[in-house]
Amino acid sequence: MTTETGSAIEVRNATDDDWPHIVKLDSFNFGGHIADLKSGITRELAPNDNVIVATNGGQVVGVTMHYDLQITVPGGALIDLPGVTWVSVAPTHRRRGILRTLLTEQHQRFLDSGAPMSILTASEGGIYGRFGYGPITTEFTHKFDRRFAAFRSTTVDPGGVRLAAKDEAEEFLPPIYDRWRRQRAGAVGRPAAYWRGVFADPESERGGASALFFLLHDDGFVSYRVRESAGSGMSLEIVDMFAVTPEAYIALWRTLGGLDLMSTITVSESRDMLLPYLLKDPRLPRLTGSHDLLWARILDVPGVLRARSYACELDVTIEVVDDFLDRGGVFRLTSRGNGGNAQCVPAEEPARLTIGIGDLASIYFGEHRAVTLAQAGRISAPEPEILERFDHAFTTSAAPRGGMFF
Ligand SMILES: CC(=O)SCCNC(=O)CCNC(=O)[C@H](O)C(C)(C)COP(=O)(O)OP(=O)(O)OC[C@H]1O[C@@H](n2cnc3c(N)ncnc32)[C@H](O)[C@@H]1OP(=O)(O)O
Repeated sequence: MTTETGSAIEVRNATDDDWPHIVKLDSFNFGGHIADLKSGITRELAPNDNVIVATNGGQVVGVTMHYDLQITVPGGALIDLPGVTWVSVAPTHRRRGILRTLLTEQHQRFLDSGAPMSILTASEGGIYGRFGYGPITTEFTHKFDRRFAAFRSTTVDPGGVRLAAKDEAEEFLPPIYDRWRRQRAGAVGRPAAYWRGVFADPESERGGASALFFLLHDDGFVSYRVRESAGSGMSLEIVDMFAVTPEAYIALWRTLGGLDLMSTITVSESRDMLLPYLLKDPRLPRLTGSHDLLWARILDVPGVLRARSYACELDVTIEVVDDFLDRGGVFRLTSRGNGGNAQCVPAEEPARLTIGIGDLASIYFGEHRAVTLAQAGRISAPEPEILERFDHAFTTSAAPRGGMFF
């Protein structure tokens, strides 16, 4: 491609020499100076073969890269997949199609490698739908005054929580997280290099709050920061909270509730957060915001649809529309429900339901509902009973949760 001034844009793999320019580009675009620690970890997670740059006159003006990750799908199957990240185009070269060129090249490589799906965390909600991505997990942020939090008599007090120093946290958090993410749809495995960044806990990532504190249970953990503000005392900001069992979750909240000198607690969780059900006043944790965490793009429709389990029996022919990569088509999806193996094959017969490939990703993990998308005019299914069964089949008992921002 060429720029408006006629000079050529070259798209190629990154080299070691490109990295200082990539770091500079992303620092400007994301509005923060990227520390050596973070760029070092990024380079480890994204070797040069995973990094595509766009250059103009020898200067890096655009970049996209991916980490090799793994996600859990409903039913517990694990899918290896690329996680797109550090996407950036120079403000001097915007809206000339450089992002589209980079993503076209990158996703063609994903297809060539046989990747069934790709994921990302989006800086803005308006960018990635056109590339076939849909949001798949949501984080709900709640805030409450710990001093008014009283547990119900039905809330057990299992104990078993210890106050952990960093070296203990380094040993125990990654395996507990790994057990958690294998049982939660939408959860992404955290590579060792990612954990190194967590425990390095550089001051630049603390936003003016304390270094991390850790509470540890055999089946769960919390990491949090404390922020002191004049007049309102100390507030506690939970960074990570993952529990493999409800007992561990409750034990951790019992301990957090016992931190007498903390005033407010802020926490982000999935839609099915248990905390309000533990408290005498369920209204206390007030929703202060929500945001999508992960977005997914399906690359192999039948492969991905076969990989998950479904809530009920299903036999439906669907049309999937993919304007970006042309991976759609008509497919027959059958499942006996109850975790049984699903089948999905290209079909000749007319489709009973039509859905965009990004919306298919959104309902796939159970966060968004087919009925809602149909009401919004994004799914066409003229026969109500077909839509109803399709919707029910994709529901999941637990809300999906991403677990990793990248
Ligand atoms: C996974 C991640 O890393 S998320 C991080 C994404 N990066 C950032 O937010 C950093 C700051 N922003 C940027 O670097 C750039 O503005 C980018 C990467 C978002 C866009 O780069 P550009 O080269 O200007 O995009 P390009 O010209 O190829 O546009 C491609 C399409 O996306 C659209 N688009 C581009 N930016 C945006 C935006 N911010 N919001 C909505 N649509 C957008 C364009 O209109 C165009 O649409 P069309 O092809 O359907 O007509």
